Amino acid sequence: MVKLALVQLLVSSNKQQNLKRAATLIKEAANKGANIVVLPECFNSPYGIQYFEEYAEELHGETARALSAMAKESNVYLIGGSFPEIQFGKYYNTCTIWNRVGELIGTHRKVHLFDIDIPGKITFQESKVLSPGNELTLVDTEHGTIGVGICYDIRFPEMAMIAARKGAFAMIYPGAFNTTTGPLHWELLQRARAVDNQMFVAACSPARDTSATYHAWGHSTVVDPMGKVLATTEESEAIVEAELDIEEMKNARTSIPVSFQRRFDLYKNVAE
Ligand SMILES: O=C(O)CCC(=O)C(=O)O
Repeated sequence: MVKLALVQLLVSSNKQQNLKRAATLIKEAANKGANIVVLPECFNSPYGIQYFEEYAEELHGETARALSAMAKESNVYLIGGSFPEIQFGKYYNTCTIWNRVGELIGTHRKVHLFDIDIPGKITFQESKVLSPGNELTLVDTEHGTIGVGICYDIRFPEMAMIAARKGAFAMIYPGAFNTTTGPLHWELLQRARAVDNQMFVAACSPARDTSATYHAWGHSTVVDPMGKVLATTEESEAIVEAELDIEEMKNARTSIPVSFQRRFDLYKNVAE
């Protein structure tokens, strides 16, 4: 059994305040027995392309040092949401992953940038400021291997499939869907990735702040390998907790053996 906690943080424009609040809620989750704690996408800055440059830090800057200390102090694996990272003049949306003694065990730079245009509803062009990451991310923990993606990455099923086929028991996405696509797709995509790959899937959002320029959907959620929602919440600040039973994943994979029944001989030309 692994206990997972998603910290649906109410993110403000004050970085220090966000770091302090994150530390408090991570400790609260750890005190309730969490082994792995997740923060949301852009957990220490407002979300929006107008904020990335102002809030950006180098990988080993103030935010990374704070996350390392939080993981160590609370003795948890920490999937540290994301923050805008700058390296050699380029900006990335980056998740850092920490072990129980505060060592960096992985980084994921958002691979699929959130560029969409739904007329009259939402236009977002991350690629105006950000560069995409070029690697898929798997981290090894004492609880097993975990795949990590960020938000829009969840729409690309190949990432979760590759993680599952490389042995990951869970795919975890710090995210920040919005009030247009959130109600339609947030839970659906998590349940789809879970049932496709018979793995646990979790997505952690910021809480909704209606005074901010971007209104996050909230509803941080954990889904089991059969596609069942194990835990979720509404839009306010909350900690969402779930026990992940690895036996359930094994049972799902034994009783519906799709991973062995795939016909890769027929799918060879999918990228053409
Ligand atoms: O895919 C979506 O609808 C939302 C994605 C998003 O908000 C993000 O990538 O930050």
